[in-house]
Amino acid sequence: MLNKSIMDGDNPDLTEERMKGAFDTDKMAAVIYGSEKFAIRRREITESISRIPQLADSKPFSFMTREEKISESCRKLSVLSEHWNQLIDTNNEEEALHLYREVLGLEGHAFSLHETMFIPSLVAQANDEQQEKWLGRAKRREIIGCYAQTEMGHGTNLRALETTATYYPSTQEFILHTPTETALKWWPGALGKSSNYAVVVADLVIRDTHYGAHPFMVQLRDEKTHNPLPGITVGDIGPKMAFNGADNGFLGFNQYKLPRDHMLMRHSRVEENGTYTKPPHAKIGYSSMVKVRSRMAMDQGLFMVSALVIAVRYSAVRRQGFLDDKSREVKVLDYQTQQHRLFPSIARAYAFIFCGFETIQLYDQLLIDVKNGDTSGMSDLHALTSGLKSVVTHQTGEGIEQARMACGGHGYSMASYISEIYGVAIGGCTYEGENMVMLLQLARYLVKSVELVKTGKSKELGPMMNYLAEPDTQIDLTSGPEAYVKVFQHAARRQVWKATDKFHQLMESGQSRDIAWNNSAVELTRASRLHTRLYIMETFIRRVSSISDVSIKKVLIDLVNVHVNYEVLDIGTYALEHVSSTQLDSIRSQLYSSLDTLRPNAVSLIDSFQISDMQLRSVLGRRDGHVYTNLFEWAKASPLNQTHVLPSVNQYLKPMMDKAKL
Ligand SMILES: CCCCCCCC/C=C\CCCCCCCCCC(=O)SCCNC(=O)CCNC(=O)[C@H](O)C(C)(C)COP(=O)(O)OP(=O)(O)OC[C@H]1O[C@@H](n2cnc3c(N)ncnc32)[C@H](O)[C@@H]1OP(=O)(O)O
Ligand SMILES: Cc1cc2nc3c(=O)[nH]c(=O)nc-3n(C[C@H](O)[C@H](O)[C@H](O)COP(=O)(O)OP(=O)(O)OC[C@H]3O[C@@H](n4cnc5c(N)ncnc54)[C@H](O)[C@@H]3O)c2cc1C
Repeated sequence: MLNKSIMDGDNPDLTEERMKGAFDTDKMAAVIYGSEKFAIRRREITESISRIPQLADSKPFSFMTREEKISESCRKLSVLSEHWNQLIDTNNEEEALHLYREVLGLEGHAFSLHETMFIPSLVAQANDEQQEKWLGRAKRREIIGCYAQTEMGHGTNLRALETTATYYPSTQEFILHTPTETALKWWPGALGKSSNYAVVVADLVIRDTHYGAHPFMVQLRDEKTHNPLPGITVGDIGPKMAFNGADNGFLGFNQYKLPRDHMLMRHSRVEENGTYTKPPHAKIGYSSMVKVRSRMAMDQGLFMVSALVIAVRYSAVRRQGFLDDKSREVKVLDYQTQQHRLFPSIARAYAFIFCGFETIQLYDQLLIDVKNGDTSGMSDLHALTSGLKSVVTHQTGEGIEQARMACGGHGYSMASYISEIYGVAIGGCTYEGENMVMLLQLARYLVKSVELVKTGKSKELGPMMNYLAEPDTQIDLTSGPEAYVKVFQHAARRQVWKATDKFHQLMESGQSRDIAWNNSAVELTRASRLHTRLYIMETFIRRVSSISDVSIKKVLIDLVNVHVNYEVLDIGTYALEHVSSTQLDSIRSQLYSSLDTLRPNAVSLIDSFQISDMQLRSVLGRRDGHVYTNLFEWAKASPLNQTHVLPSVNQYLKPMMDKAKL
């Protein structure tokens, strides 16, 4: 069987689609998840979870209040704590994340930041002694931690953080203090009610000198009672657009004393007498953010996939209207507009995940290099991940919204669950650095690269930057996907140079550097986007070229074709400098024919992600495809339907109607 999702009793329309798939979905899963070994482990973990009934949702998530969601996830975490070692290799981060996604979904929980930022901060920022003291406890989940950096008044501009950590050599203590209301830590996930420890980022002050943002390990709550310790004000910031299973929190310090060895001292140090040793790279303390950004292409790709699993499966069973055959309505997936809405996003999701694997590996390598004293790769990875997080979060938001609309009215219902996926995913446009700000970080790097070329130092260009020094050449669009890469290179190069020139000209006209930068900022962000989209396209093509299995490679080449045609059309206004409008028309025709080619494999392409019904939490997107029965069952379970007459009817509507009758 090529598509491993085929099951007796499934909706025949979906079974028909699965039979049409021209490749083995297990083999595709191995490509998506980086190895056959991990793809198998994912399935084994999912299977083991299904044998533990206490890990199932006690009722549909969409009918739960916020308090119920938080309580439900804590209940499951306590069940999980009995099974960790039998379910996963606890040293394997990807296995742990898969387990979390399966059991707890995406709405957040008490450990949301523990695994993703608290432990990584200890790994990257704590010295050996400190790791000895805290890392084991954190990994065994004896303590729960979060990452408290953002303040009510400042998130982006870390240099303006107001929380102070002032060192006193006389007592060998830091005093943590929140001097104003705006200095309250605001937003950290799992801070409000769950965490008893936090890595707190505060401005280090020694003898009136401010050394800027540094990380500190801070106990927030009593380990026995879980009550906040004296000097600590902590709580939940209230409901959010989504991600309401998490208790994002606020935190204030009132002259809170912290022993000297609670500053994380792998890279910078404060000696007993107050002597400060600066880190080998000024931004080394930002590593936990780079870590999460390096994961975001993968995680956002998976958010988009979840929405696409729902929309593509639904589109294969939803029949509406007619094409040639007037005896039976067609599957809406047969409409070209539906394919145009969904297939380019499938291509992007694959591309994001392939990029994600690269950046996760780059971060892991950087961590090793930095431990060995080599910080030279930090700028490259910072620039790459800044651009990538911005582009993938934005495009993921677009893709999920298209998936929602592709499901018509049912997409708007919480039965689809797409609105929750959307709400959680687009949080990524903001967290880990607001997108525009991060695009401007990449732009700094691009401008510097152009300056290297201009001053004859092209040899010093970082990875992926050589194209900035190359001359424009004639493009032969019939020469395959590489020709489309050339179009992107032309467009990105032109925009990067144009934005840089503008910036330089404004400075030459007398504007200060900062004002000239601000007056060039829109053009600079455009340059960053084009550069990043070029990287995504190149990575996608490179990954697909490396595949040896013929049937897998064939369908992925079809997907690459959808991608390159769609992307070049999408940047049409930039491409027009290098591609004629007649050529754009021919790219359009190729896009339509590539959608048609991909159509028979659409369901198998999204089934290959092997996202379980439990993880998906969508009534509309379930593997069995029995959409209408499942939808009706779900609606009947609504709390509003547990009684025929609601108390509010008796209390308000009925007396009102009765009065009107008099
Ligand atoms: C996430 C994984 C989840 C997996 C779980 C799966 C289950 C899914 C379920 C739910 C998913 C939801 C998960 C929710 C997780 C939420 C996590 C969110 C956590 C946070 O948001 S933490 C807070 C993040 N905050 C930020 O990102 C702040 C952004 N601001 C900054 O980073 C900085 O202020 C700045 C970079 C914008 C500017 O810094 P500054 O010091 O002022 O520096 P500049 O003057 O601008 O630049 C000087 C120089 O330094 C270079 N530089 C800056 N940063 C770095 C760096 N990190 N590394 C290397 N170099 C750096 C910069 O380029 C300049 O260089 P130049 O002078 O040009 O050469
Ligand atoms: C779901 C979620 C989870 C979060 N989790 C955590 C967490 O665990 N820990 C934590 O510490 N924080 C967390 N945060 C906070 C998050 O990191 C910040 O909100 C984020 O970094 C953006 O900063 P800000 O809110 O200060 O936005 P602002 O910087 O105030 O952005 C507002 C606007 O100003 C613009 N702007 C700001 N500066 C510039 C500039 N220099 N140039 C051009 N435009 C600019 C932005 O582009 C944006 O349009 C979380 C946030 C969310 C939404």
